Amino acid sequence: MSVDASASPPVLETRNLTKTFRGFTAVDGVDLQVQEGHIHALIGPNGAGKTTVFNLLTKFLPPTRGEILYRGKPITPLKANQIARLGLVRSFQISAVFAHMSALENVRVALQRPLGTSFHFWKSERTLSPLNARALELLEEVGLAEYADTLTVEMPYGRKRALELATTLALDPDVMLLDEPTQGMGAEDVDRIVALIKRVAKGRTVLMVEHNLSVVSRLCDRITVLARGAVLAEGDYKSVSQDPRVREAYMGSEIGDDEAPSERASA
Ligand SMILES: Nc1ncnc2c1ncn2[C@@H]1O[C@H](COP(=O)(O)OP(=O)(O)OP(=O)(O)O)[C@@H](O)[C@H]1O
Repeated sequence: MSVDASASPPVLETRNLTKTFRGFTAVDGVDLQVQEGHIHALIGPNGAGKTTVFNLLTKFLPPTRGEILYRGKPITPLKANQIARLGLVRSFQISAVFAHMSALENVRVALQRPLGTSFHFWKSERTLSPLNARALELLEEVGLAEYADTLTVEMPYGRKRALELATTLALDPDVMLLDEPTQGMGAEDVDRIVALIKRVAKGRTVLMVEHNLSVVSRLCDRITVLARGAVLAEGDYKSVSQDPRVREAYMGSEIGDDEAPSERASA
């Protein structure tokens, strides 16, 4: 039986999403629709509200007003672990504690991350070893097999970010929420992460906050541009980067420059 894709609701949707901090409106009535299978970027100049929207979607912050829907169902009151159980998973930076574990151990911990209420961190090696095979598979998926036994703290920065993707994939997400996956990377690492996101996004939906417009132009099907907490424009890279309002908001940066962004992106 064929399914009419246009009839299905967006995978992730916000309606009038609003967040105020002591009277200051950081996110102002945002209506966002993320379609199934898309890599969708949230971009905007500094202070536009990207991180706040991301934190609202991932349940790190409660909204002041508005609704969040997952596959048409309201998830506004749910907690982070509850939405993770539904398949909506945020990537996590490897914390200081986890930095002193090997790459394999990190993925193994992720594989038994708390999706329910009981979570026993200190499990015996015997209990954990069946997870090794799956953990290694995930490391292979992100190109880190050779780092399996390396302490995370000793891994190069770009590889650490790839490890974060592996720990996210461990939860078998339907929708991956990525917070600036290429932040602070050199060109070589950026290229590797772009290829990696492309690969792991197959059969999934990705929403990412990203500053690097070249990354956005190479990866994303749809882009939402935020400015001063509100949606300024939405569309594919070509249309948003040519939008005069976006160019004005980005004045002095890649999009705002006179040079065509597509030329810049491929440079
Ligand atoms: N906890 C908070 N309390 C008060 N104001 C906040 C808080 N978090 C964010 N803001 C303000 O809300 C606005 C949006 O911030 P946000 O970090 O979401 O923007 P952003 O688009 O992610 O910016 P950047 O690209 O610089 O990270 C900013 O003016 C910021 O100062």
